[in-house]
This record gives sequence, structure tokens and C-alpha cells, in this order.
Amino acid sequence: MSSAANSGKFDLIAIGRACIDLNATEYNRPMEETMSFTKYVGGSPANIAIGSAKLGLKAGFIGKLADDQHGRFIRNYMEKAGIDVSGMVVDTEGHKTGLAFTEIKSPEECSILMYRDNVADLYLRPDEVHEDYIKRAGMLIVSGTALAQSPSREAVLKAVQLAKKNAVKVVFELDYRPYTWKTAEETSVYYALVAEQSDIVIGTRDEYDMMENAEGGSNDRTINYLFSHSAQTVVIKHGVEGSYAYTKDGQTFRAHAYKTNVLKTFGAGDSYASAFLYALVQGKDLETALKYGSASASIVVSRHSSSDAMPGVDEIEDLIAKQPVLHS
Ligand SMILES: Nc1ncnc2c1ncn2[C@@H]1O[C@H](COP(=O)(O)OP(=O)(O)O)[C@@H](O)[C@H]1O
Ligand SMILES: O=C(O)C[C@@H](O)[C@H](O)C(=O)COP(=O)(O)O
Repeated sequence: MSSAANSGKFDLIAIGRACIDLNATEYNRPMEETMSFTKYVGGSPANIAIGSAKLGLKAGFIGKLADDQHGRFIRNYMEKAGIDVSGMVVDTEGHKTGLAFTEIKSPEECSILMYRDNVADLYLRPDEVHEDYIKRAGMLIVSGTALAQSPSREAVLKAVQLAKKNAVKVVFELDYRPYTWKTAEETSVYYALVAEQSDIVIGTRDEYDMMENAEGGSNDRTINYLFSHSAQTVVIKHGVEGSYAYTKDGQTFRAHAYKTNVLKTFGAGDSYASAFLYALVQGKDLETALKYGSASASIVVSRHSSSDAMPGVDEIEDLIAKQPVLHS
């Protein structure tokens, strides 16, 4: 149990989309031939909140839900997962829940088909983000996708301002998804704006390239840039090659991915973030936190969903103790 439990405080509050994943129940088949899907709560920040709640953190969420059966399904699921949903507002303008259909062509070849026109989450307004709520958090987890459109963009920027005013750590999960962004320049402007104000930045090498609006960027260049602003810790993920954490005082840590029976590749990033942040809240060192993230990701890629599949602490610790790593 975390120290925030029962204190009216949150270890973390995530802001952004809470949506629906429809994951193909027929494996190794193209979407054109797939007839059945299982419904789960999805959306990167919702998945991170669910993963961290499952590990025992006290999590809150700020977002906007459609006023329909899907919106109510998401709210009920998140509430049952132990997440405080009082910061989730209901859309009154007929906007819909974002849907992500997943295709599992093979364990290596997965794709996501997004239905995100006029989605409720991107209509979160700044006046729906409240200082009293944010100041109860140890950290605010910002999802990059929530910056893609107004008014969600301004709502997130307000949340970041309030977090900084109240000494709440800002964690930026780059979570770049090509849909909804119009141009690479626009993406880069808003990613840089939030990354420069964040205490912890987490992303894949490709996502940092989007932030820098450059191809084939280097980790050194990324950390030099971010450490000249607010960042204290920068995590750069390289898929099955593992991940690195860099600190402002010059330390570098590396974690390898764990061998696992991969069912699908999505869900890795969200499970990684939730377990990494859990470990930091528990006061574990960065090297251990990277292992928690990698272990959690290797469990989730072996399972069907990205939210319901999130592991408990024992499963993660067992895996770290027993499972061999890849590419050591
Ligand atoms: N096939 C895999 N097998 C085991 N672990 C994996 C696999 N793919 C990713 N991971 C773990 O998940 C982490 C995040 O994956 P990555 O693909 O870099 O992020 P994202 O899912 O955000 O694109 C990696 O650092 C690694 O530890
Ligand atoms: O983030 C979404 O909108 C879709 C997710 O719910 C989906 O499960 C997914 O893509 C997770 O992948 P990850 O970001 O690599 O963890």
C-alpha cells in the first residue's frame, strides 16, 4: 500500500484519454478477416493509471467521457480498479468514445486501427481542470496525445502550470500517435513545450525524434537538450533492445527486456510506465525502476489486453528474480 492511500492524496494523477480497445480474439489473422474482438478499457494514460492502481498506488484521473454506454463502461471499470474518477467529466455535446481496434497478424506484426473523429477526450476544457484536485497529487502524468487538439491541449497546459505552481512533479509520457496531429512541426512545438517543463520524460527513441522534429536522433543530443530545462530524469526506450534512464547529474542506467512468450506488441509502453513510476514512488533506485518497467511490459505483451492484463507486484518481482533477459 502506498503512503498516499487513505490520506486524501494521490501518488499520481493521469490526464488524457480513457477509451476502448477492441482486441482481435483471433490471433495471427489480418483485420480484414477478423470477426471477433474483446472489449477492454484503453487509452495510454488510462492504462497507466490502471497499471499503477493494480500495483497499489493511489491514482486519480482527469479526462472527458462520452455520455453513453461506452463512457459509463470506462468509468465503472476504472472506479472498480480503485482509481478516483471524480476528475472525469461527462461530455454534453454528443462527442464519442475513441475506439482502438487491434490487429494481431503475428507476435511481431501488430497494428492499431483508430476511430478517433470527434472523440470526447479531446474536448476536455481548461475550466474542467481544477487546482484543488491537481495539488493532491505527487505527480501529474501527461499523455502527449492530449496535446494534439484544442481544447484538450489548453486543458493539459493548464494542468502542467498548476502542477508546477503546487510542486507536483510533471511526468511526460510522449505517447505519440500519428492520428489527430496535423504536421510534424506542430507536434514538435507542443512536445517540446511540455517536455521542457517536465521533471521526468518517458518515450521511445522514435518519439523523441518527433519531439525534436529530426530523424535518427541520438540519446546524447536528447538528454543535453532536456537537461538544460527542468528534466531530472529522462527514460529512452528501444523496444526489445531495452531501455535507458539518464539523470541530470550524469548517471546512465540500462535495462534489458525480459524473454517472454509474445502474443502482441502493444501495451508494452503503458505497462512499462506504470511499473517504473510505481518503483519510483516506493523509493527504489532508477536501475531497479527500469527493471520493474521492463518486467511489467514483458508480462503484458504476453497477454491479450493492455489494461486488464496489468500485473501485480508479486508477478513483477518473481519475473525479475527468475526470468532471463534478452540481448544481455
Ligand atoms: N517483444 C518484447 N519482449 C519483451 N519485452 C518487450 C518487448 N517489446 C517491448 N518490451 C519491453 O517494453 C519496453 C517498452 O517497449 P517499447 O516498444 O520501447 O515502447 P512502446 O510500447 O511505448 O512503443 C521495452 O523497453 C522492453 O522492456
Ligand atoms: O493508447 C491507446 O489509445 C491504445 C491503447 O489502449 C492500446 O492498448 C495501445 O496501443 C497500448 O500500447 P502502448 O502505448 O505501446 O502501451
